[in-house]
Amino acid sequence: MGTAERPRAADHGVRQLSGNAPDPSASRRVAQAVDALRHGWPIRVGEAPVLVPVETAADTGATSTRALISAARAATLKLSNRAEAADGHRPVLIRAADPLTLADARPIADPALDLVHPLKGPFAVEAIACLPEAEAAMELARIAGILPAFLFGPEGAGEPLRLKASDLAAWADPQSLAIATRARLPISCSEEAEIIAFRKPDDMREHVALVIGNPDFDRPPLVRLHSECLTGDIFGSLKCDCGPQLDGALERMAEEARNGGWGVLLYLRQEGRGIGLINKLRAYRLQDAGFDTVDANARLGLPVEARDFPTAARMLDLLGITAIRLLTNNPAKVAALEGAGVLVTERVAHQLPANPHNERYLATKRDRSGHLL
Ligand SMILES: Nc1nc2c(ncn2[C@@H]2O[C@H](COP(=O)(O)OP(=O)(O)OP(=O)(O)O)[C@@H](O)[C@H]2O)c(=O)[nH]1
Ligand SMILES: [Zn+2]
Repeated sequence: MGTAERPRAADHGVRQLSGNAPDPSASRRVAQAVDALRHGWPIRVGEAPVLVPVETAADTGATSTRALISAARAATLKLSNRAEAADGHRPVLIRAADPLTLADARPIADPALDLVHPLKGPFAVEAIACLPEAEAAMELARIAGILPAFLFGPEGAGEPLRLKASDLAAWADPQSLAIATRARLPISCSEEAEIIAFRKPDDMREHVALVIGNPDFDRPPLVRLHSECLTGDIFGSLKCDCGPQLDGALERMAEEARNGGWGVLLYLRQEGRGIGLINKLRAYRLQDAGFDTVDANARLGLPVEARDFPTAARMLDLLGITAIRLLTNNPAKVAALEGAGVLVTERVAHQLPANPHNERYLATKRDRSGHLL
């Protein structure tokens, strides 16, 4: 089979990370900050006070009367009204009467502990003097896959990892994504398949593309953007439609290949629509308590949709693909790809039968997330 790329230099599309990459030191600071948050280490964004991540920090005695939490958590704690919390991921600074330890702050951060733990109130809401820095901290928590909550300017926090709010743009820039390697990968639905792996220097997530059939660059391939869903893709979870959609997409691409066409599956490592596995499972717990998929994310103080479609557009570009037929029910995916310069010549519906466990999930996608189901 051919290689899934227009003819290029002798590097076979395996490109070195160089060229017009965004500011590497800014991007590296974000990677280090994400790593720090996963370890529970303090960070300092710009000149704002030091922040200690409530979920992951070891309780070494740091205390503060102030905590940075999400608007959604503030609303749940009756600290700001619901209308204000329309963007639940927005940062809110709260002040307690007495210093909070990490143990005091955990029930403030985690909706799973609502009703279980008494809160150490009363709290008041304070204006945030460093809003871009506070917003960057909330985004860093999402990227790190932790609860978006910090002790604010605590005593005894230790040396923080420093970065700037503007560093996030360099980290997110898809231009630094490159093909790392590629190999033939016969799969059960098609022996004519190739896997191509992509990497960014400051992001541990390794995205992959599967090219099925013989690339014909004069013919737009059938493309599926699939965001990682460990529970659905691997364990056959019935709570969503990801597993059957993945299998169905590969079958349809194999069918295309049998008819002289080709298909490309982009497997994007953005679990839980970009909130990460652990936060998705927290959302599942909230769903068991009656919240739908949209409200469960919001109640965690996380965006309902945090996927990065420009990265998918960059992957297509690296594969030499400019026009596609997109397998999706989600018009936002079409718009996002077109916004990133990909020509979507056709949207191909990708609806699979519901089961009793995902009926509500699919209805919510239709009624609240604009899916054409
Ligand atoms: N946060 C959250 N993520 C979920 C939930 N259920 C599934 N997901 C994630 O949703 C993503 C799957 O979305 P896709 O199937 O790629 O896309 P879509 O927006 O549904 O659009 P289609 O292309 O029509 O399927 C995966 O990252 C899943 O992990 C949930 O209840 N909460
Ligand atoms: Zn899923």
